[in-house]
Amino acid sequence: MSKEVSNGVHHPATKRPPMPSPLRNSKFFQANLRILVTGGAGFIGSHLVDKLMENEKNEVIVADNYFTGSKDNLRKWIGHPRFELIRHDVTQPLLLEVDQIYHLACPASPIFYKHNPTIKTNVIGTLNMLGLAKRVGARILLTSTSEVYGDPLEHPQREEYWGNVNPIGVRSCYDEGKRVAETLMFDYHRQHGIEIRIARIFNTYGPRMNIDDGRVVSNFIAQALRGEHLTVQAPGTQTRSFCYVSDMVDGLIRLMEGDSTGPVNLGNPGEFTIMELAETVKELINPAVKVTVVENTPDDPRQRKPDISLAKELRVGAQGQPPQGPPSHGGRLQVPPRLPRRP
Ligand SMILES: O=c1ccn([C@@H]2O[C@H](COP(=O)(O)OP(=O)(O)O[C@H]3OC[C@@H](O)[C@H](O)[C@H]3O)[C@@H](O)[C@H]2O)c(=O)[nH]1
Repeated sequence: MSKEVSNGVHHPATKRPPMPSPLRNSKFFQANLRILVTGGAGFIGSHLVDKLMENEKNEVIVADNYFTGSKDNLRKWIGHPRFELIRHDVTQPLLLEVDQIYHLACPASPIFYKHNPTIKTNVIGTLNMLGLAKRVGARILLTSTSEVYGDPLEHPQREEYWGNVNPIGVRSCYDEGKRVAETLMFDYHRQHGIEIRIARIFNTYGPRMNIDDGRVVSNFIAQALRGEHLTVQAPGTQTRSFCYVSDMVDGLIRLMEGDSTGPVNLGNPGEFTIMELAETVKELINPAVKVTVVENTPDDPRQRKPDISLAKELRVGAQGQPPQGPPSHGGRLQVPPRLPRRP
């Protein structure tokens, strides 16, 4: 049976993992690892593709429907012999031969998923990718989210916490969708022996966020650059923790390569109020702009900060040694707990 560890809790698989295609071991078949990245044209996905493509033993296939992602994010790889790009919506089955699947596809910005609810993407998309993993014996990693904790009653959030989620709220297509996706992953693991990995991603920022993405870091920066008011949604005392995208990508790859199924929190434990973030962006970019408190929706989580002890222990987070290649940012998954201030 599978030797994977699930957060110290036993989730025995009833079957051995499906066998990869015998062609993989054929002497005429190249030994490259073939990796599918769903949502690979998006913000985190495209950075993940960049990192995977650095390894000459990897072949990368991206499937994306470009609802929030963009071909532009992958421009440098188009035409590369180890790279393939497919316009595909994961709510439809996908037939490929791959060894690993990074399943990221899902709009992650609240304004996008409230406009076009993501429950089908999360449920049917994950089911389709699990079907693919089962057929070809691939290992599959799901990017779940800190939103599975809802408006948390425990702080910081540990993986053992089951969350406080409104099943009929405007965010439920995303948070409940990801919760069902996690359920499907564990059902396929226990029933079919699929090798699964689950990352719970906390707020992440960095280059290639859409300028009109609606998420707070890109919003404030764009507003400050345009000389507009920084719109702090009420009350402004709600907190978030922000992780730089390259650190997130390192964590995802280490989790995929390791032995733990997860779920594992990936993020930066440094915590800000949104008002503090606005003041910092204002000070760094445009001290002349005003900070205005605007209306908010009732289900906006009031506090969020990951407990990353498990990531550290499993060496997918801070202080861990990467399984391959040199660590970026000194091997730490964290960035400093406060954004740098002007001298
Ligand atoms: O212009 C803005 C945008 C957002 N905000 C506030 O900033 C906080 C963060 O909002 P974001 O939209 O960036 O992100 P959220 O934390 O609400 O959701 C995110 O959670 C983690 C990921 O899985 C997803 O990227 C996303 O769902 C919220 O409290 C929101 O009300 C503002 O005050 N002003």
